[in-house]
Amino acid sequence: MKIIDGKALAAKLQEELRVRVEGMAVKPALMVILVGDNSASQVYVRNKARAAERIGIKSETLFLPESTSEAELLNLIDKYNADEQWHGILVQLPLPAQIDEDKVLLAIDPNKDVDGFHPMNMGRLWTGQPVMVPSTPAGVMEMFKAYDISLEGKQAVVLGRSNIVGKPMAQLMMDQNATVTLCHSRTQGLKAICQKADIIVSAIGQAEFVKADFVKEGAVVIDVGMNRNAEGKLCGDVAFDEVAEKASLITPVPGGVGPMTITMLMKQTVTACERLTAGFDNERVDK
Ligand SMILES: Nc1nc(=O)c2c([nH]1)NC[C@@H]1CN(c3ccc(C(=O)N[C@@H](CCC(=O)O)C(=O)O)cc3)C=[N+]21
Repeated sequence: MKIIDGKALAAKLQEELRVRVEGMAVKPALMVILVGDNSASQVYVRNKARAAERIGIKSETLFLPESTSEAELLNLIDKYNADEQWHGILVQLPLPAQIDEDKVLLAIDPNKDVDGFHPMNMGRLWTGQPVMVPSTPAGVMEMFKAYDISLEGKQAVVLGRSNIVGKPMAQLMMDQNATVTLCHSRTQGLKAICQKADIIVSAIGQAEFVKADFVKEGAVVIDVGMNRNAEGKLCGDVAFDEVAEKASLITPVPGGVGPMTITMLMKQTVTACERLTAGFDNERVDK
Protein backbone atom coordinates (compact mmCIF):
# COMPACT_ATOMS: atom_id res chain seq x y z
CA MET A 1 0.00 0.00 0.00
CA LYS A 2 1.11 3.50 -0.82
CA ILE A 3 -0.35 6.74 0.54
CA ILE A 4 -1.27 9.46 -1.94
CA ASP A 5 0.21 12.57 -0.35
CA GLY A 6 -2.26 15.33 -1.24
CA LYS A 7 -0.46 17.84 0.90
CA ALA A 8 2.87 17.38 -0.88
CA LEU A 9 1.28 17.35 -4.34
CA ALA A 10 -0.70 20.50 -3.48
CA ALA A 11 2.51 22.23 -2.35
CA LYS A 12 4.24 21.33 -5.61
CA LEU A 13 1.33 22.54 -7.77
CA GLN A 14 1.00 25.73 -5.73
CA GLU A 15 4.67 26.46 -6.32
CA GLU A 16 4.12 26.00 -10.07
CA LEU A 17 1.17 28.38 -9.87
CA ARG A 18 3.26 30.92 -7.98
CA VAL A 19 5.79 30.95 -10.81
CA ARG A 20 2.98 31.27 -13.39
CA VAL A 21 1.44 34.20 -11.52
CA GLU A 22 4.83 35.88 -11.20
CA GLY A 23 4.86 36.18 -14.98
CA MET A 24 1.37 37.68 -15.24
CA ALA A 25 0.92 41.38 -15.88
CA VAL A 26 -2.53 41.40 -14.26
CA LYS A 27 -2.52 39.52 -10.93
CA PRO A 28 -5.50 37.20 -10.33
CA ALA A 29 -7.99 38.35 -7.71
CA LEU A 30 -10.49 36.17 -5.84
CA MET A 31 -13.49 37.36 -3.83
CA VAL A 32 -14.71 34.82 -1.25
CA ILE A 33 -18.10 35.43 0.33
CA LEU A 34 -18.96 33.65 3.57
CA VAL A 35 -22.46 34.00 5.00
CA GLY A 36 -22.96 33.05 8.65
CA ASP A 37 -20.66 31.45 11.18
CA ASN A 38 -20.39 27.80 10.19
CA SER A 39 -17.16 26.76 11.95
CA ALA A 40 -15.99 24.34 9.24
CA SER A 41 -16.48 27.07 6.62
CA GLN A 42 -14.30 29.42 8.68
CA VAL A 43 -11.44 26.90 8.53
CA TYR A 44 -11.83 26.36 4.78
CA VAL A 45 -11.90 30.04 3.86
CA ARG A 46 -8.87 30.66 6.06
CA ASN A 47 -7.01 27.88 4.20
CA LYS A 48 -8.05 29.40 0.87
CA ALA A 49 -6.78 32.85 1.87
CA ARG A 50 -3.43 31.34 2.94
CA ALA A 51 -3.00 29.45 -0.33
CA ALA A 52 -3.87 32.56 -2.33
CA GLU A 53 -1.25 34.56 -0.48
CA ARG A 54 1.45 31.92 -1.07
CA ILE A 55 0.71 31.94 -4.81
CA GLY A 56 0.45 35.69 -5.24
CA ILE A 57 -3.28 35.75 -5.85
CA LYS A 58 -5.04 38.72 -4.33
CA SER A 59 -7.91 37.50 -2.17
CA GLU A 60 -10.48 39.05 0.09
CA THR A 61 -13.01 37.30 2.29
CA LEU A 62 -16.29 39.04 2.91
CA PHE A 63 -17.84 37.89 6.20
CA LEU A 64 -21.61 38.47 6.11
CA PRO A 65 -23.98 37.91 9.06
CA GLU A 66 -26.16 34.77 9.28
CA SER A 67 -29.23 37.03 8.84
CA THR A 68 -28.14 38.29 5.37
CA SER A 69 -31.07 38.26 2.95
CA GLU A 70 -31.04 36.63 -0.46
CA ALA A 71 -31.52 40.03 -2.11
CA GLU A 72 -28.52 41.49 -0.29
CA LEU A 73 -26.30 38.60 -1.40
CA LEU A 74 -27.55 38.77 -5.00
CA ASN A 75 -26.85 42.50 -5.07
CA LEU A 76 -23.30 41.96 -3.91
CA ILE A 77 -22.74 39.26 -6.54
CA ASP A 78 -23.97 41.67 -9.23
CA LYS A 79 -21.54 44.25 -7.94
CA TYR A 80 -18.53 41.89 -8.13
CA ASN A 81 -19.67 40.50 -11.49
CA ALA A 82 -19.45 44.01 -12.90
CA ASP A 83 -16.20 44.93 -11.15
CA GLU A 84 -13.26 44.12 -13.43
CA GLN A 85 -10.75 43.98 -10.60
CA TRP A 86 -12.21 40.59 -9.44
CA HIS A 87 -11.61 37.54 -11.67
CA GLY A 88 -13.08 34.91 -9.37
CA ILE A 89 -16.15 34.97 -7.12
CA LEU A 90 -16.76 32.15 -4.65
CA VAL A 91 -19.78 31.93 -2.37
CA GLN A 92 -18.98 29.41 0.35
CA LEU A 93 -21.59 26.68 0.78
CA PRO A 94 -23.74 25.80 2.67
CA LEU A 95 -25.84 28.97 2.86
CA PRO A 96 -28.38 29.86 5.58
CA ALA A 97 -31.93 28.55 4.98
CA GLN A 98 -33.41 31.91 3.86
CA ILE A 99 -31.11 31.99 0.83
CA ASP A 100 -31.83 29.89 -2.26
CA GLU A 101 -28.54 28.30 -3.24
CA ASP A 102 -29.61 27.65 -6.85
CA LYS A 103 -30.42 31.34 -7.37
CA VAL A 104 -27.05 32.37 -5.97
CA LEU A 105 -25.06 29.96 -8.14
CA LEU A 106 -26.99 31.13 -11.21
CA ALA A 107 -26.23 34.77 -10.41
CA ILE A 108 -22.43 34.40 -10.51
CA ASP A 109 -20.94 35.34 -13.88
CA PRO A 110 -19.92 31.95 -15.40
CA ASN A 111 -16.58 33.52 -16.38
CA LYS A 112 -15.87 34.27 -12.70
CA ASP A 113 -17.32 31.02 -11.35
CA VAL A 114 -14.07 29.47 -10.11
CA ASP A 115 -16.05 26.73 -8.29
CA GLY A 116 -17.56 25.56 -11.58
CA PHE A 117 -20.98 25.35 -9.92
CA HIS A 118 -22.94 27.57 -12.36
CA PRO A 119 -25.36 25.50 -14.51
CA MET A 120 -23.57 26.77 -17.63
CA ASN A 121 -20.25 25.40 -16.41
CA MET A 122 -21.92 22.17 -15.22
CA GLY A 123 -23.52 21.80 -18.66
CA ARG A 124 -20.25 22.49 -20.40
CA LEU A 125 -18.58 19.78 -18.34
CA TRP A 126 -21.30 17.25 -19.22
CA THR A 127 -21.08 18.07 -22.92
CA GLY A 128 -17.32 17.67 -23.05
CA GLN A 129 -16.42 21.39 -23.16
CA PRO A 130 -15.10 22.01 -19.66
CA VAL A 131 -14.04 25.54 -18.72
CA MET A 132 -14.46 25.88 -14.95
CA VAL A 133 -14.48 22.48 -13.24
CA PRO A 134 -15.52 21.85 -9.61
CA SER A 135 -12.27 21.83 -7.61
CA THR A 136 -12.65 18.67 -5.56
CA PRO A 137 -13.10 16.31 -8.53
CA ALA A 138 -10.48 18.30 -10.47
CA GLY A 139 -8.07 17.75 -7.58
CA VAL A 140 -8.74 14.01 -7.58
CA MET A 141 -7.98 13.89 -11.33
CA GLU A 142 -4.65 15.64 -10.65
CA MET A 143 -3.85 12.93 -8.09
CA PHE A 144 -4.51 10.22 -10.69
CA LYS A 145 -2.19 12.00 -13.08
CA ALA A 146 0.61 12.56 -10.57
CA TYR A 147 0.52 8.94 -9.38
CA ASP A 148 0.25 7.45 -12.91
CA ILE A 149 -3.15 5.92 -12.24
CA SER A 150 -4.67 5.16 -15.62
CA LEU A 151 -8.47 5.21 -15.84
CA GLU A 152 -8.54 3.64 -19.29
CA GLY A 153 -11.17 0.86 -19.32
CA LYS A 154 -11.22 0.68 -15.50
CA GLN A 155 -14.21 0.01 -13.30
CA ALA A 156 -14.68 3.12 -11.14
CA VAL A 157 -17.27 3.53 -8.40
CA VAL A 158 -18.31 6.94 -7.07
CA LEU A 159 -20.18 7.02 -3.77
CA GLY A 160 -22.38 10.13 -3.58
CA ARG A 161 -24.29 11.96 -6.30
CA SER A 162 -23.91 15.61 -5.28
CA ASN A 163 -23.64 18.33 -7.92
CA ILE A 164 -20.34 19.50 -6.49
CA VAL A 165 -18.51 16.20 -6.11
CA GLY A 166 -20.20 12.96 -7.19
CA LYS A 167 -21.67 13.99 -10.56
CA PRO A 168 -18.67 15.95 -11.90
CA MET A 169 -16.31 13.25 -10.57
CA ALA A 170 -18.16 10.60 -12.58
CA GLN A 171 -18.05 12.77 -15.70
CA LEU A 172 -14.32 13.50 -15.43
CA MET A 173 -13.48 9.81 -15.00
CA MET A 174 -15.73 8.90 -17.94
CA ASP A 175 -13.82 11.43 -20.04
CA GLN A 176 -10.70 9.34 -19.32
CA ASN A 177 -12.51 6.18 -20.48
CA ALA A 178 -13.36 4.66 -17.11
CA THR A 179 -16.65 2.80 -16.75
CA VAL A 180 -18.30 4.63 -13.89
CA THR A 181 -20.97 3.43 -11.50
CA LEU A 182 -22.48 6.31 -9.54
CA CYS A 183 -23.88 5.00 -6.25
CA HIS A 184 -25.94 6.81 -3.62
CA SER A 185 -28.02 6.33 -0.48
CA ARG A 186 -30.70 4.30 -2.31
CA THR A 187 -28.30 2.00 -4.17
CA GLN A 188 -29.07 -1.66 -3.54
CA GLY A 189 -26.17 -4.08 -3.23
CA LEU A 190 -23.68 -1.27 -2.79
CA LYS A 191 -21.01 -3.41 -1.14
CA ALA A 192 -20.99 -5.93 -4.01
CA ILE A 193 -20.64 -3.06 -6.53
CA CYS A 194 -17.67 -1.65 -4.61
CA GLN A 195 -16.00 -5.07 -4.43
CA LYS A 196 -15.69 -5.07 -8.25
CA ALA A 197 -14.15 -1.60 -8.44
CA ASP A 198 -10.59 -0.85 -9.55
CA ILE A 199 -11.08 2.68 -8.20
CA ILE A 200 -13.42 3.87 -5.44
CA VAL A 201 -14.07 7.57 -4.82
CA SER A 202 -16.12 8.10 -1.67
CA ALA A 203 -18.02 11.34 -1.09
CA ILE A 204 -20.95 10.43 1.11
CA GLY A 205 -20.11 12.13 4.40
CA GLN A 206 -20.24 9.18 6.77
CA ALA A 207 -17.22 8.19 8.87
CA GLU A 208 -15.97 4.59 8.55
CA PHE A 209 -18.49 3.82 5.78
CA VAL A 210 -16.01 2.17 3.41
CA LYS A 211 -14.64 -0.88 5.21
CA ALA A 212 -12.03 -3.44 4.16
CA ASP A 213 -14.66 -5.91 2.89
CA PHE A 214 -15.89 -3.28 0.35
CA VAL A 215 -12.51 -3.15 -1.31
CA LYS A 216 -10.91 -5.39 -3.92
CA GLU A 217 -7.26 -6.31 -3.35
CA GLY A 218 -5.09 -3.68 -5.09
CA ALA A 219 -7.87 -1.12 -5.64
CA VAL A 220 -7.25 2.65 -5.53
CA VAL A 221 -9.29 4.35 -2.77
CA ILE A 222 -9.91 8.10 -2.78
CA ASP A 223 -11.55 9.58 0.30
CA VAL A 224 -13.42 12.86 -0.23
CA GLY A 225 -15.26 12.64 3.11
CA MET A 226 -14.93 15.45 5.66
CA ASN A 227 -16.48 14.17 8.87
CA ARG A 228 -15.89 14.63 12.58
CA ASN A 229 -15.64 11.50 14.72
CA ALA A 230 -16.80 11.15 18.34
CA GLU A 231 -13.69 12.96 19.62
CA GLY A 232 -14.25 15.82 17.18
CA LYS A 233 -11.32 14.77 15.01
CA LEU A 234 -11.48 15.28 11.24
CA CYS A 235 -11.92 11.98 9.40
CA GLY A 236 -13.01 10.78 5.99
CA ASP A 237 -15.52 8.15 4.78
CA VAL A 238 -12.97 5.34 4.72
CA ALA A 239 -11.87 3.11 7.62
CA PHE A 240 -8.30 4.01 6.79
CA ASP A 241 -6.21 1.42 8.68
CA GLU A 242 -8.09 -1.68 7.54
CA VAL A 243 -8.67 -0.45 3.95
CA ALA A 244 -5.00 0.57 3.61
CA GLU A 245 -4.03 -3.10 4.00
CA LYS A 246 -5.92 -4.00 0.80
CA ALA A 247 -5.62 -0.89 -1.35
CA SER A 248 -2.66 -0.29 -3.66
CA LEU A 249 -3.04 3.47 -3.20
CA ILE A 250 -5.14 5.40 -0.69
CA THR A 251 -5.67 9.04 0.32
CA PRO A 252 -5.60 10.09 3.99
CA VAL A 253 -7.89 12.65 5.68
CA PRO A 254 -6.58 15.20 6.45
CA GLY A 255 -3.73 15.67 3.98
CA GLY A 256 -5.41 14.05 0.98
CA VAL A 257 -8.13 15.53 -1.19
CA GLY A 258 -8.69 18.69 0.93
CA PRO A 259 -5.43 20.49 0.07
CA MET A 260 -5.92 19.55 -3.59
CA THR A 261 -9.39 21.14 -3.60
CA ILE A 262 -7.92 24.42 -2.49
CA THR A 263 -5.11 24.20 -5.02
CA MET A 264 -7.50 23.60 -7.92
CA LEU A 265 -9.56 26.57 -6.81
CA MET A 266 -6.45 28.71 -7.06
CA LYS A 267 -5.61 27.25 -10.46
CA GLN A 268 -9.07 28.14 -11.76
CA THR A 269 -8.73 31.65 -10.39
CA VAL A 270 -5.52 32.02 -12.40
CA THR A 271 -7.27 30.61 -15.48
CA ALA A 272 -10.27 32.93 -14.98
CA CYS A 273 -7.93 35.91 -14.79
CA GLU A 274 -6.07 34.88 -17.94
CA ARG A 275 -9.31 34.32 -19.85
CA LEU A 276 -10.95 37.54 -18.69
CA THR A 277 -7.92 39.71 -19.38
CA ALA A 278 -7.65 38.11 -22.85
CA GLY A 279 -11.30 38.98 -23.49
CA PHE A 280 -12.70 35.42 -23.59
CA ASP A 281 -16.32 34.95 -22.68
CA ASN A 282 -18.15 31.73 -21.75
CA GLU A 283 -21.32 32.98 -23.37
CA ARG A 284 -19.57 32.67 -26.70
CA VAL A 285 -18.37 29.41 -28.22
CA ASP A 286 -14.65 30.00 -27.69
CA LYS A 287 -12.89 27.77 -25.19
N1 LIG B 1 -18.37 27.34 -2.72
C1 LIG B 1 -17.70 26.37 -2.10
N2 LIG B 1 -16.56 25.89 -2.65
C2 LIG B 1 -15.86 24.90 -2.04
O1 LIG B 1 -14.82 24.44 -2.57
C3 LIG B 1 -16.33 24.39 -0.78
C4 LIG B 1 -17.52 24.93 -0.26
N3 LIG B 1 -18.18 25.91 -0.93
N4 LIG B 1 -18.00 24.46 0.92
C5 LIG B 1 -17.32 23.46 1.70
C6 LIG B 1 -16.44 22.55 0.84
C7 LIG B 1 -15.36 21.83 1.61
N5 LIG B 1 -14.10 22.34 1.10
C8 LIG B 1 -12.86 22.06 1.65
C9 LIG B 1 -11.76 22.84 1.40
C10 LIG B 1 -10.55 22.59 2.02
C11 LIG B 1 -10.39 21.55 2.90
C12 LIG B 1 -9.09 21.35 3.59
O2 LIG B 1 -8.22 22.18 3.56
N6 LIG B 1 -8.88 20.22 4.28
C13 LIG B 1 -7.66 19.92 5.01
C14 LIG B 1 -7.81 20.06 6.52
C15 LIG B 1 -8.83 21.05 7.02
C16 LIG B 1 -9.05 20.97 8.53
O3 LIG B 1 -8.06 20.85 9.26
O4 LIG B 1 -10.23 21.03 8.95
C17 LIG B 1 -7.24 18.50 4.72
O5 LIG B 1 -8.10 17.68 4.34
O6 LIG B 1 -6.08 18.19 4.91
C18 LIG B 1 -11.48 20.76 3.15
C19 LIG B 1 -12.70 21.00 2.50
C20 LIG B 1 -14.36 23.27 0.14
N7 LIG B 1 -15.69 23.39 -0.09
